[in-house]
Amino acid sequence: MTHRLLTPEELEAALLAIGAERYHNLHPFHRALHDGKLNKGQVQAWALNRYYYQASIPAKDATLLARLPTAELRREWRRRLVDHDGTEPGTGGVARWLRLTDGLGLDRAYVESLDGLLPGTRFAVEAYVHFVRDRSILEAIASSLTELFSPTIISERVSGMLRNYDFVTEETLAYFTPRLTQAPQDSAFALGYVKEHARTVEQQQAVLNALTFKCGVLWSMLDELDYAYVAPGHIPPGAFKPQDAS
Ligand SMILES: O=C(O)c1cc(C(=O)O)c2c(n1)C(=O)C(=O)c1cc(C(=O)O)[nH]c1-2
Repeated sequence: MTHRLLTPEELEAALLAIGAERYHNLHPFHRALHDGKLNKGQVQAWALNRYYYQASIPAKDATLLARLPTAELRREWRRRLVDHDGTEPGTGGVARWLRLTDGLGLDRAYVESLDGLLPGTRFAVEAYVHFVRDRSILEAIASSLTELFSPTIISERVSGMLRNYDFVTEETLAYFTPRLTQAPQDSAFALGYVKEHARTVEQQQAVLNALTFKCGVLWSMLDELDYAYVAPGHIPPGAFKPQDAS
């Protein structure tokens, strides 16, 4: 690969091109989820596995927060912790995700126990947490940039699932409403940060690689769900076994 130094605008365009090619809105499992092609048990499997991603996001943000060098950066990043963990019990994104799993008829203690998780979900989520813990601050911030693309998929998901599943209500999907304003705020900051701080060819390549890596995390979580719950349908021993194929 030969690389030259990109302008900040070219770097942004290269990041957007990665999302256009690799973001998980393109995965067949998401298309099936949004188009109403899954049964209730398969939707439950998605929500149960995705719970681990949601629950791990504040832990990954906390590892980064601890390394940020200025109050200004920490103030910005700690908003994410508040968004996910809330300010008191029952508030914040993780609690709202549990309302989604409740609404789908899953037992809360079972979801929180992680007993039914696919092994591949665990590996993918942990790879993300470890990436943010171990890589440079620049790479860690860049790896959050999939959120540039999440408002589009969230809008598609909410309208598609409400239209296509009688077991899904607006209340069940309430998790997603605040994300439509939180994600653009978060990703605008992260994008501005990487455009300003990726000043060498190596740093720019590291930023692009971090986003590619993160797209792979999200993609592989859906590969695991597809393999276990759609086709060929080999559910790993001990993982969640849907009872409801309606
Ligand atoms: O619904 C989605 O497809 C989706 C995608 C992503 C993402 O692109 O990483 C996030 C979220 N949702 C989300 O709800 C969320 O809180 C979140 C945090 C992060 C992150 O990397 O820090 N990504 C995402």
